[in-house]
Amino acid sequence: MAISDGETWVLASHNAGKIKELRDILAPRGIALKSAVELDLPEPEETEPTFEGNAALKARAACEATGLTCLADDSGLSVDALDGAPGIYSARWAGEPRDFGRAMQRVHDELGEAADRTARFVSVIALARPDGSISRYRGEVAGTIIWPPRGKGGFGYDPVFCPAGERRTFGEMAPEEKRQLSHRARALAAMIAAEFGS
Ligand SMILES: O=P(O)(O)OP(=O)(O)OP(=O)(O)OC[C@H]1O[C@@H](n2cnc3c(O)ncnc32)[C@H](O)[C@@H]1O
Ligand SMILES: [Mg+2]
Repeated sequence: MAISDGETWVLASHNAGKIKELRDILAPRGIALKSAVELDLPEPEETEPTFEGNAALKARAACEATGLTCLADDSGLSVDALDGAPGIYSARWAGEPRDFGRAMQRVHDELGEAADRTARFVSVIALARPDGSISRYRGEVAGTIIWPPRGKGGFGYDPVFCPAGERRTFGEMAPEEKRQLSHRARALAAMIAAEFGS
């Protein structure tokens, strides 16, 4: 069921993979997303120490710039044996320009011979409204880190993350399969349930 026909929100993200995943989930609910890339919005510096803080910072900055309802996602890979790293630094581990081959290699190198390969992806979705209110929703998916990377689908760390109960990495799954399991889909489901009651 459409939650809102023809409503357009701004998606405060410059990550093409995220933008596609969020659009694929929200389009059938009647929400169209205009991305920060299309609107030529600046990419704010992510200065907060938590996913919640950075998601709110990105959503608020876009809301102040546009006066529209804005959605942001702050997400990352949290590896248990690395005390949760790279966590909020997941994008920064890829360097500039971003190279996730390098970021995945760093996860592998830092894990070394560690017996515990468990990890989780975390997504916090923030929704900032023009009246100044803000809501945040968290989604997580548990899994394990594998090596070498497998699959060309998805983005970021997907080729080294195997969700619990699956033999394939997110990189080996079709978009609709990742969408059944992902942290981002779970955060959005929480948002839809709270905001629209369905
Ligand atoms: O801040 P925006 O503009 O939205 O884009 P970003 O890529 O910088 O996004 P984040 O600051 O939230 O950093 C999250 C990083 O974590 C990784 N990540 C998040 N979700 C992922 C997913 O579903 N699959 C693989 N990697 C993911 C990916 O490398 C992202 O760049
Ligand atoms: Mg970012």
